Amino acid sequence: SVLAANDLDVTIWTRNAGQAEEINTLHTNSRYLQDIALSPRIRATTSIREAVENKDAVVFVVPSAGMREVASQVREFLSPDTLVIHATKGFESLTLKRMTTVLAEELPQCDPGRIVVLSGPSHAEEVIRECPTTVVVASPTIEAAEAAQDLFINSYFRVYTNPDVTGVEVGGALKNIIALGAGLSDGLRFGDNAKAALLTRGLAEIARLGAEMGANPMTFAGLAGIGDLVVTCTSTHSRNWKAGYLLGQGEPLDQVLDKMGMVVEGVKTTKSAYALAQEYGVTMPITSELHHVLFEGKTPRAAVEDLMGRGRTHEIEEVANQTDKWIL
Ligand SMILES: NC(=O)C1=CN([C@@H]2O[C@H](COP(=O)(O)OP(=O)(O)OC[C@H]3O[C@@H](n4cnc5c(N)ncnc54)[C@H](O)[C@@H]3O)[C@@H](O)[C@H]2O)C=CC1
Ligand SMILES: O=C(CO)COP(=O)(O)O
Repeated sequence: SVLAANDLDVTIWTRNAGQAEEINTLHTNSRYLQDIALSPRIRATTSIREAVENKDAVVFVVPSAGMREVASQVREFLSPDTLVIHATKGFESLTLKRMTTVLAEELPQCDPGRIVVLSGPSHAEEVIRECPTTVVVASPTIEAAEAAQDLFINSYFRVYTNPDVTGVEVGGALKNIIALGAGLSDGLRFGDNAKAALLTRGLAEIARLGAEMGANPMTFAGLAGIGDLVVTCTSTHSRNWKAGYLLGQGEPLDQVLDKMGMVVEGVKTTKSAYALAQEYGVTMPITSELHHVLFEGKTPRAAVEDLMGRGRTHEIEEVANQTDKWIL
């Protein structure tokens, strides 16, 4: 819709013929966006070839679990000049790879310097209503980042650029874990102090893992870090927050995911981040406790008790270890 508002013709690929028909004839997508009129510039098709062939840019927004499969299906239809953009927030479960890596592997004819990630605090339900929204695009080359910025930027959708692809992807993926935790905390009626603690200490562990993976820690102070963390942990639009809330109210994970009916990326990402933390030797207490709750049967209350009862520690390890910062 943002692209259509910018006078661009957009073709959406869907696997659902009824949904394509509805978008093309009624200009609505009632399953996802009730009472919203879509631009007639948006056409839908069930042919992946029609969706991507001879297009200036292709935007991937499938859940992370489907990224490699979908990228492999479009491979033969993309040219080396296509600008490839994705807005998916997660890692590939099996390999722990980031989405731009998966895209580069599956689209070998495309210049990896022209693969872009778009991320930041941007609930679809608000973007479609043209609520003021800010996002960030990251790519190895400034040309590609600025090309994506040019496509999307308008009066209600402000796009910043950042060269830190790793940081933007890691921030966008890991905030969903903390949002699950914030929802859990709200489901347990733990209040605002607990949620602020989760956001702040959550950001600390996101930045710790991100830095080890090669990100610029400053990226986590930006839209793909604190920005998306705030929106996902505090908005009732968030599927991750909502799933956490239901878990906090005592519903089992399977039942919660059935009820959601939409992707809850944070569940798979908790598993991936737990493995990445071990691979990089990084301490991630909130992620670890969520892993115990989601996959090992620990109760949310026991997880919170263990988080609060951890050994004493410093707020900022790097600063605390500089002895000249203390009066000894
Ligand atoms: N909804 C939002 O506000 C935002 C979502 N995102 C990210 O976008 C990605 C997609 O999220 P949503 O669209 O919200 O999820 P959704 O669950 O609402 O929709 C996902 C769509 O992808 C389709 N799909 C799933 N697996 C597929 C596969 N293997 N091949 C083809 N199609 C497949 C589903 O049928 C469904 O139509 C996620 O990574 C999410 O984190 C990012 C920013 C905002
Ligand atoms: O990433 C999002 C907003 O920026 C969407 O979050 P949820 O997947 O939790 O709805």
